Amino acid sequence: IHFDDTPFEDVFDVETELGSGQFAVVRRVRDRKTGERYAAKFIKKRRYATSRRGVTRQNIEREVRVLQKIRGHSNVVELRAVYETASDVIIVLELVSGGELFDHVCAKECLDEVEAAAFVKQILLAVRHLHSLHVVHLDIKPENVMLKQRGESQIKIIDFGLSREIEPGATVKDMVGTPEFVAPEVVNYEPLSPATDMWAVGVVTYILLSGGSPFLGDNRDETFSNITRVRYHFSDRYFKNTSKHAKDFISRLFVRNVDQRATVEECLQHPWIRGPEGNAIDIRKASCITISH
Ligand SMILES: Cc1ccnnc1
Repeated sequence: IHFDDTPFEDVFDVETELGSGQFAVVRRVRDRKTGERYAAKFIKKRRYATSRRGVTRQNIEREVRVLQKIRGHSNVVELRAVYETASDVIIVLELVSGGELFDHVCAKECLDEVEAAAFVKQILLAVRHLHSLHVVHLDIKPENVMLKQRGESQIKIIDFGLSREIEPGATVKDMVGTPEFVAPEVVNYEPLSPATDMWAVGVVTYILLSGGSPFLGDNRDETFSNITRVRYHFSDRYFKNTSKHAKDFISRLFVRNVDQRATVEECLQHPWIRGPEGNAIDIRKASCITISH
C-alpha cells in the first residue's frame, strides 16, 4: 500500500463525514485524479505519553498491521493507503456505502430467518478469514457490519480498531469491546481468544432475529452480571416462530466455557447455516437471475 510522502491534501478532496468515534472520524474522500471515492479514517495521534486523549502510535500501527494482514476477503473492508500529518494518521479504506446492518435491521424491526442466516453466514466467512490469520476482531457488533451497497445483501466488516493478532497459545487479557456484546471472559478479565468473537456472533444473530439484545440490563453492571451468568432466554414474543436450528445455533455460542463454545468452522457446518436458510439468498439470487433472462 501507499506509504510515500505525498501530502494527503494533494491527492484527495474531503467530502462528507461518514461516522465518528472517540478519537477517530471517518470522512468520504475523492481521489482528484481518478474520481474514485474512499472512506478516510482520521485517527488523532496522542501527543504526550501521559495524555488520555488520542491514540498511541502502538495502537495505530497495530490497526494498520491487522488491516494489511487481512486484505483480500470480500466481506472485509479493503485498506488502500496510509498517510500521516502532524496531528493524525489517515487510513484510506474502500468505501462501503450501503449503511449499517444495524439500521437495516431496525428498518424491518427484525429479519426473517432466511435473510438473517445469509447475513450471519457472511459474517462467519469474514471471521473465519480473520481467525485463520490468528487475528481476533474483539468488537463484532451490528454497527461494525455494513452493507456494501444499499439494497444488496453483501456485507463488509469495517472497523478493526480493537482487533489484534493472537498467536496460538498466547494469551491476551484486556477489557475491550462494547458491554452488551462482550463474552464472560472479557467481563472476568480472563484470556481472550477467537472464542470471544464467536460469543459476539451469537449476540448479533440474536439481535437480527429478534431486534432485542440478549444480555442488555438497565445498567452496565446488570449487563455484565447477565453475561457472566449466561442469563438470557428466547422470549416467545420474538422466538415463537423461530426454528429450533436457529435457537440451537445461538445456544452453541452462549457457552461460558471457551473450550466448549462453537468455533467459526463448527458454525459454518451448523444446519441453520448449511440448511436452506443459510443458502436462501444465493438461491434467491440464482432464481432472480434465471427470472431476469
Ligand atoms: C464508515 C466506513 C468505513 C469504511 N468504509 N466505508 C465506510
